[in-house]
Amino acid sequence: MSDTDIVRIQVAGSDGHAPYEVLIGQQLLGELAPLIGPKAKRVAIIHPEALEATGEAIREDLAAQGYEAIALQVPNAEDAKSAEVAAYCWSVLGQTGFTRSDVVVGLGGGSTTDLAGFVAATWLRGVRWISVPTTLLGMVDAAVGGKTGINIAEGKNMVGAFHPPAGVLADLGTLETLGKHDYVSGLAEVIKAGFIADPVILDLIEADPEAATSPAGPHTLELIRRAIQVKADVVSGDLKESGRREILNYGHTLGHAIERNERYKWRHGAAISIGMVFAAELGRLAGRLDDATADRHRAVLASVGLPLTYRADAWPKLLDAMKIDKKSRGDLLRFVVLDGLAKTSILEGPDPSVLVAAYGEVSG
Ligand SMILES: NC(=O)c1ccc[n+]([C@@H]2O[C@H](COP(=O)([O-])OP(=O)(O)OC[C@H]3O[C@@H](n4cnc5c(N)ncnc54)[C@H](O)[C@@H]3O)[C@@H](O)[C@H]2O)c1
Ligand SMILES: O=C(O)C(=O)C[C@@H](O)[C@H](O)[C@H](O)COP(=O)(O)O
Ligand SMILES: [Zn+2]
Repeated sequence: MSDTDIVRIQVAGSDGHAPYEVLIGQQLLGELAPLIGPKAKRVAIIHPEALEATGEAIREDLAAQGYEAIALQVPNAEDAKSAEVAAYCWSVLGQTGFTRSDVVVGLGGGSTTDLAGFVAATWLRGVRWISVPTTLLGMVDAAVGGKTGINIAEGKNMVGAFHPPAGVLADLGTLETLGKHDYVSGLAEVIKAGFIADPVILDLIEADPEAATSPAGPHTLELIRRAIQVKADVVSGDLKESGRREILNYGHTLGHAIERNERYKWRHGAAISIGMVFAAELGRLAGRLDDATADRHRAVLASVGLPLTYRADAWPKLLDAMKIDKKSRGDLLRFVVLDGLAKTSILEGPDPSVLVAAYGEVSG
């Protein structure tokens, strides 16, 4: 791939939402204005503290093209996904005179794009927004699919909306400043895509796990492209998670409970890594998943430096948190499990002893 090549992945429209494209490449800033379009007068670029310079550069570029552009800085990471920060953004939009033809740009990792998408979904009951992910996790997962939202003390992403972006610009150059810990966190969602739908992803990582932990690795583009394709295929058929989309939640039932227990100070990918080990053990104990595939979870996640275990004494709190997971129905706990590699299914209401036994494998 040369610096000017752009890979384009289509996401189908549904439920009255237009189709859109995910662009993967280098130096994609020039693609932003065409996506914003001529009808917008104002653009708000919502970005985290860590990307102040990039946010300002984009603001200047859009201002030079005639837009009334503002850079709206929010806290780093999960601290941005709060009702208070959303309310701050609404105030700024109000003071700026933001109308229904104006556009929000979410620049940053998944925390920022989840917040920016939620602000766009709720402002005037929904304005156009564009996602510009700058983390591996944002590119392969959060920026695509239109799930937007914020956290509350009671649970992760508990308040939100399905509001797809008008486009996604995944500029690989932005990954160069991302810390190793954050890059590796994103690999958890890449590995998830491997287990639920595209095992070639697992083969590529297992061939050289160390290389996979850096954006300079030989398979970076292919890993990103494959993971986005998995996500795009799934959300194209089920935007509002009435069926197949649930597979993207593999590892998230326990993972989100861990994030809540850590008061959202952990990186999402680290929690989801442990959640996938748990889901694999559930599948194995339910007699659905073979030993080799269950063991492969630990091997591949550990090979890139992701965590596999969590505190034994946390179980009662985690169980409580899982009860209000979005996949629960009434008192019924529901988990995405594997019946084999890339064969997902739902395990409903597992016996409490099976849950405890699976957690025993995670808590050592
Ligand atoms: N909406 C979805 O479908 C979806 C999917 C997966 C995850 N998520 C959400 O995504 C969030 C996690 O996102 P994340 O892993 O991208 O982390 P993040 O957004 O919290 O970012 C991690 C850190 O990296 C910084 N950062 C971002 N880009 C940078 C760059 N290019 N250089 C240097 N620093 C940079 C951020 O400021 C932050 O401090 C979670 O809240 C999770 O729930 C949403
Ligand atoms: O897009 C989806 O659907 C997912 O489940 C992707 C997950 O990786 C992501 O973390 C998502 O935000 C979780 O959604 P939630 O509905 O469980 O909050
Ligand atoms: Zn996730």
